[in-house]
Amino acid sequence: MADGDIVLGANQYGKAECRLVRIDRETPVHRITDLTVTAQLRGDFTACHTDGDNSRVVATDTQKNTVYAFAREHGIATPETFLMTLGRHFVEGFEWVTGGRWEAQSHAWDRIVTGDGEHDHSFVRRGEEVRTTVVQKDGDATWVVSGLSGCTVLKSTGSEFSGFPRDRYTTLAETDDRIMATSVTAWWRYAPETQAELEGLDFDGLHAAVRAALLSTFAEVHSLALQQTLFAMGRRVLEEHPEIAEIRLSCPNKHHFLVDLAPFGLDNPGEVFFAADRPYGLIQATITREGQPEVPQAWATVPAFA
Ligand SMILES: O=c1[nH]c(=O)c2[nH]c(=O)[nH]c2[nH]1
Repeated sequence: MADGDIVLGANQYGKAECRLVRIDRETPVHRITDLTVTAQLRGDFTACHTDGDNSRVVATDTQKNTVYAFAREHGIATPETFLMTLGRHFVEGFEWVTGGRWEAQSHAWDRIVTGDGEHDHSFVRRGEEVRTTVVQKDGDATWVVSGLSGCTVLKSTGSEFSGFPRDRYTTLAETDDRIMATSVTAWWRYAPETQAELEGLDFDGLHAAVRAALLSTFAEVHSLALQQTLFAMGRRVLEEHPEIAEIRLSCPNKHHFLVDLAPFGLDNPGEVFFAADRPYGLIQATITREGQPEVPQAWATVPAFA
């Protein structure tokens, strides 16, 4: 090789951001591990870069499959031990792989607290939620619409989906046990329409109570469809709070697909999931009181169904 020749420098390759959810379900008290894993290999991959010779290229698809299979085979005691187990597999398994880089982001979930205490299989994601409010005035009228967004919840059992019509484009299997997860956006309109009356409301207390009602209902309802859960959540808020006139809910169905581990000789009894980010189902509804007039001015500019 002569000075000045063009050569390959440092390189690494792999599969980025494998969305992995593992549910430990040996007992009715489930444990959730939610990771975004990136796996990359280092070693001698020159022939691929220079000549397209893939004989040493452990496919990124294989690396991804290994992530999901290892979650089943070895469990995930901690992200650190999980990644080291993965790394050792590649370095010891392929002699030209000299090293690599494995990264995991761990997404924290707390158990939903209901009237009965911490729930066994319903969780709320820590730290992404925002409390929202829009006040609008027109002459003597005042409207307050408040809400929350980014409230991500998941139940690892207690959710089914079946009985839907089948046509030639339907491939979805019926299920009597799936993960149900959503990121709740809620907006509710306070009933009073004068500033004096509205100022008498305990907005902090009401917000906390509405949030608790939404989460408890999500946890406690055995769901036959996200639509049913969403309506039950809104109904409970209106039942408990006469000072709230109506509520709008927007809930993406954050699909968790059971990974088929059969090609690797592994079963997967509801433990290892691919958490897809898009496309997602989008379920939206207004829950209101019979006979109550609509108040479009209160909702103008509120991104309720955006
Ligand atoms: O709860 C659900 N509602 C649906 O309308 C739907 N559609 C779908 O494919 N999965 C689901 N789940």
